[in-house]
Amino acid sequence: MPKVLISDKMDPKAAQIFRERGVEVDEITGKTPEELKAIIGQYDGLAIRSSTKVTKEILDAATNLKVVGRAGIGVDNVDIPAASARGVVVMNTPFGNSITTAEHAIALMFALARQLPEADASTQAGKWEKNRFMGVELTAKTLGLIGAGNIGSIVADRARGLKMKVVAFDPFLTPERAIEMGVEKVDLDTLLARADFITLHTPLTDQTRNILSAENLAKTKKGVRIINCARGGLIDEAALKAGLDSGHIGGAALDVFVTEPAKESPLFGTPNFVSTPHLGASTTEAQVNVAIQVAEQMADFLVSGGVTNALNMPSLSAEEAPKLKPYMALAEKLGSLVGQLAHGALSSISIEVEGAAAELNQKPITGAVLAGLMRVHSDTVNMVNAPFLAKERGLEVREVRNEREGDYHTLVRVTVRTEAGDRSVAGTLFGNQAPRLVELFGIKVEADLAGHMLYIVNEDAPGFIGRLGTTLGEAGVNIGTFHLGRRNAGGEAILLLSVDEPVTPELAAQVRALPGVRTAMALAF
Ligand SMILES: NC(=O)c1ccc[n+]([C@@H]2O[C@H](COP(=O)([O-])OP(=O)(O)OC[C@H]3O[C@@H](n4cnc5c(N)ncnc54)[C@H](O)[C@@H]3O)[C@@H](O)[C@H]2O)c1
Ligand SMILES: O=C(O)CC[C@@H](O)C(=O)O
Repeated sequence: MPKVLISDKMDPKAAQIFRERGVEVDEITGKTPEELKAIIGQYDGLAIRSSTKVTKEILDAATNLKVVGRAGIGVDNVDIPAASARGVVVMNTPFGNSITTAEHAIALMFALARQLPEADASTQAGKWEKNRFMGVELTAKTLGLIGAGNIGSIVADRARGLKMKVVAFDPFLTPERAIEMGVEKVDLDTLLARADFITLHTPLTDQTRNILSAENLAKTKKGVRIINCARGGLIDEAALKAGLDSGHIGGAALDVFVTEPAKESPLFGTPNFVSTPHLGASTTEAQVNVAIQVAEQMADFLVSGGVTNALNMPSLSAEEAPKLKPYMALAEKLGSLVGQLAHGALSSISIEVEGAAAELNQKPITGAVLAGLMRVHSDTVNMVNAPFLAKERGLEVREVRNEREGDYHTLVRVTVRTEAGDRSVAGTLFGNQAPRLVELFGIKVEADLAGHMLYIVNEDAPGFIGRLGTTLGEAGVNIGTFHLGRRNAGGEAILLLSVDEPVTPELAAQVRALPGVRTAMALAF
């Protein structure tokens, strides 16, 4: 039974779903990285929010880990390249807390417009400073939206409901989507110049880090009010403080900080500055949503192989998974076969699906071929890290889809380009389940690729099979199955034998020395 650790505070629904789906679960929160390292080796899955930092060190200790599930959107607390290199799937729940976070941004916009936190503190201190707190209306003001994805678009919708004009900067926003959202797509400088309020809703990337830098803050309208419910690091905090002190910036509300938890900051105590401790996603509704989603996704993956919302692997629904399973077994075997047989550096690989296979999601088939190919050189490779390793090695990967049926109702063909030319193998599924090789380097040969095998290329001549049988028999190697294919009578023939014992290098050399043999090598599946 797979075992999951929930290492951050999460709604109890998550643990309940894991148990209902046949996944054992431990809830152990508040561990130091050292403590987590000591226990993580026992778990197949790790469910987190933002407190647990899934570093390379933790991943190195996580010898059984298959999946990290983030109950939330941002995955900046997970070292995704390190997870991918270890073959660990990383999933998030991209929609469960979007409404809640958008509402928090709107709440902070109101808080700034009417100085609610300061007015509250002053009133409760018995000051009744009615003249001190003069606010501004939101109606007819311009809201500048930086990032118009899930949360940004909900913020835009709510802001339009408040009769604000919304201008949006997002390089990936299409003109059609902008019209649909009722926002005006603008460039960043235009947004900075026109917005009365600016709200940020992008991930933190190399392009968005300090998107509100000192230089860009200087381009804003005097009195601008700024809200950040996305990620610390999008705003230069020192420049923000200077802008608030000079009065150029009329107010700022941060839910997120460069360093979290933000126990101290030069911004604290600045007039017109409002802060919350990364509460964007903190509503009961959102926390129930993300807890249910993350547990369902992780359980699907651990129990049936379904992949949803993975950041380092193609999606595969729980319905698709059983249909694709035999194809993935076939694809892995074909990848392994070309990996074992093709010598020298490979420059490209083409994965072609034909007939019934062309109706399926091809990405997992490609991932399985690459995993089979790469595993020949390293047994830590799986479908998650294989595409990354292939890229790292400069292997060009092509996917071809051919809906027309050929000789077989379904076929997967793998062709690699080597220094010696193209090498192609193809396989089908017998009865839609059993993987079978049907073509090897242009020669029709039918074989089950399993266990220990011996691959031989020889000149098709009488007497060879007898000599081969004698050689194997004398070495105490029993033949299980025997598959023969040839280009033409008397031409080149291919023999694939399954044998009950591993073929030693010495025995392979003995076979190579038989008259007429061009190649003989041991294979293993
Ligand atoms: N405060 C919280 O508790 C909380 C809760 C949920 C999400 N978040 C954060 O909110 C942010 C937005 O989440 P989302 O679900 O809307 O993400 P999303 O992926 O749906 O949207 C992000 C948008 O940013 C845009 N973008 C990317 N690079 C950009 C750039 N250089 N300039 C302008 N736009 C750019 C993308 O095109 C996309 O439309 C994320 O950083 C997420 O981690 C915070
Ligand atoms: O889990 C949280 O409280 C914060 C989540 C938020 O930052 C997110 O990116 O989803």
